[in-house]
Amino acid sequence: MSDQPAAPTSVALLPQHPADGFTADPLGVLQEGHRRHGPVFRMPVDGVDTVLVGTWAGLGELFAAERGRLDVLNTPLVHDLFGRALFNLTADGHGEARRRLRPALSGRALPGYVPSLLDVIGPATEQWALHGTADLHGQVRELTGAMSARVLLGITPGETDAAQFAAAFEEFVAATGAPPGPARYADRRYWAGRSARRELHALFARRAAQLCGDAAGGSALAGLVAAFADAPHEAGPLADHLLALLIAARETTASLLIWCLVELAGNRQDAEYAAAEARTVAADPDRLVARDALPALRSVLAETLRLHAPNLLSIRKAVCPFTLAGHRIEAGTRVAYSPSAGHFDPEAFLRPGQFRPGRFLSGQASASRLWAFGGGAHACLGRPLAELMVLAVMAAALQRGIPHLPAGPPARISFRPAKAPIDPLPFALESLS
Ligand code: HEM
Repeated sequence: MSDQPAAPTSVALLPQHPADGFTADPLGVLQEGHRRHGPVFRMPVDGVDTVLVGTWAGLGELFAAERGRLDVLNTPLVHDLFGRALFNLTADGHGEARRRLRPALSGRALPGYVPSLLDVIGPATEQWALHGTADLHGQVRELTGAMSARVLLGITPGETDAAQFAAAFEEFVAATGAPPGPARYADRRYWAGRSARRELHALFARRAAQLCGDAAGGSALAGLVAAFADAPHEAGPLADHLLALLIAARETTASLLIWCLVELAGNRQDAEYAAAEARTVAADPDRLVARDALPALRSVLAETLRLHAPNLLSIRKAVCPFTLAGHRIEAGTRVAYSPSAGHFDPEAFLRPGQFRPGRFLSGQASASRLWAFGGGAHACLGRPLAELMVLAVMAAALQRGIPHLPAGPPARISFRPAKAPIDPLPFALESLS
């Protein structure tokens, strides 16, 4: 035996896994691929040959190797619509933009957002308690949009800008469904989206100009405007970043919220523990941002992230050759990772298919083993805010009743853009008394 590390094998020699059944059960196919072949294998994704990376070890190695070797693979459509938004930037510009965005989305900024979030959440959860809803997904997406508009732009639900923002943002989101390549120019949604983008940029500029001190109290906008006032050109314009934040927050946060509520509906005892904690939030809302507070609610959040990570795949392109798990990846190779392909590893999570939030309370499992927010150079910047929004909605809902699904859990699920029920999902809050 030699002490020399083995020479990397070419990517062409990577084990090839069949993509059969990927649309209906993508996670099952990815898990089976990793079970058979280890952290790295090849598989066509959307008809394109792709190197799939998963498992705890595989993702750790990927994120360590990423900087300077892998770029986010965004289509010409995404570049047109999002301009120089964070996920379209590379190298120093990307790092600079992250440094400037982060403070307003985390840490000491968060307590300032709690009252405004609770103002937005109250009427929606009250409605669920009084009348229920026939379409939880639709309502949660609307609520997520309203929370993001409130925190990121300072727009309150009743004001004139709320309707204008919602309409323009819908047009913009619709444009992301246009063909990714040259055929986009023949698609009406593309041109409507470009026009919505201009309208949204004008709205952002107007909101920013109206700020005096933190006039839009309880919003990140003042902090973001200050952070980008002297930003170098390479950091990209704040208007592009704001649209990126709004889009990144939308389907993902709504997805996590839906699955938290679905799991609470199916696990009565966990819901009752969490409800007892939720009542303490009514007296002291700052518990929502205290790291060590609300262990039961936080364990429900962690277990839901484990079982229902919103994002299925994140895609990169190698910009130079490098070695990953003993394989040489050539420049130009498409590489994708699944945040949750390691979430079902029985060595890290005993009985991985079961909803058992207690595993995070007893120290049997650690939330640091979850990759639902990605990792490495492009790790989610909105994680603290997303967790705050989801905890706040869960707490407000549980103060009013125990989640109930009159027609049972979702039967059909789609996995992209984020994991969500396909059919309308009736939902209600049942009074505890
Ligand atoms: C439950 C909710 C969320 C989940 C599961 C989630 C997940 C993720 C993941 C997996 C990535 C990495 C993508 C990649 O590797 O290409 C990411 C990136 C990102 N997320 Fe989130 N996200 C959530 C909510 C949010 C929110 C609320 C915001 C903003 C307010 C946000 C802003 C971003 C941004 C800006 C990036 C790109 C970072 C970069 O390219 O440097 N996310 N998110």
